[in-house]
Amino acid sequence: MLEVKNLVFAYPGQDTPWVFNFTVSPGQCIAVHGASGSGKSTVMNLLAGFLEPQSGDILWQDRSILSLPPWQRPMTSVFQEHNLFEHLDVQTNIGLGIHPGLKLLPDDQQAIENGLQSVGLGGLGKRLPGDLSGGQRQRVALLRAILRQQPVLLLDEPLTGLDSEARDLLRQLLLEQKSRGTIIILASHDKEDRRILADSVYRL
Ligand SMILES: Nc1ncnc2c1ncn2[C@@H]1O[C@H](COP(=O)(O)OP(=O)(O)OP(=O)(O)O)[C@@H](O)[C@H]1O
Repeated sequence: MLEVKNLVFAYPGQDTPWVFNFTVSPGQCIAVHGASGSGKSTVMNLLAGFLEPQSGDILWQDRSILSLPPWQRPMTSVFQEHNLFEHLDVQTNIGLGIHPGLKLLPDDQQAIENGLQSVGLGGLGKRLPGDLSGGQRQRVALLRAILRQQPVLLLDEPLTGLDSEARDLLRQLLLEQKSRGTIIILASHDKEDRRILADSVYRL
């Protein structure tokens, strides 16, 4: 279980801090919902460890993860800027998500190829990110995050800008992740994303 407990945060100069509180169980998706500027990306960044709260706690399986750096937290994030390595091809970009040292086992390579097929990018593993469309890059970033198999996925507008076919494929993939027990924290302006994926809504 992931618990966000009285997590207090304000940017420098901000008068009223946010106080975030919510709990998510394995296999559940919580949609963080609110107007533009309400703090959705901020809470994601706090969870990921890119921002430090003033007080409060984040518990994973009853233990605080607040002192852990981002790479040691049980989560993977996909934010709007996709952070693909431009000089590495698609399959290597994804492989780095699975094993940072890139010692890919045959099973991993198969998982990458299957994953690319499942998001409609079969056969594009050797392309450089610069030779993909924006939506294709987005799918690569999301697939890389999913294949890391961390217990928690932090998704900030993950499907925005994709065509309806790609959206359907990725929603399906995210539903499969949920059924395997992955927790999803989802910030999306899209009602359909929330209706299909979310079990609860956390309003900001
Ligand atoms: N580094 C920063 N320093 C100061 N204020 C910031 C900083 N980053 C964000 N803010 C402010 O904090 C508020 C919340 O920003 P945040 O990006 O979390 O909103 P959001 O709900 O994700 O918005 P959107 O839906 O537009 O992406 C905004 O008013 C924003 O201007």
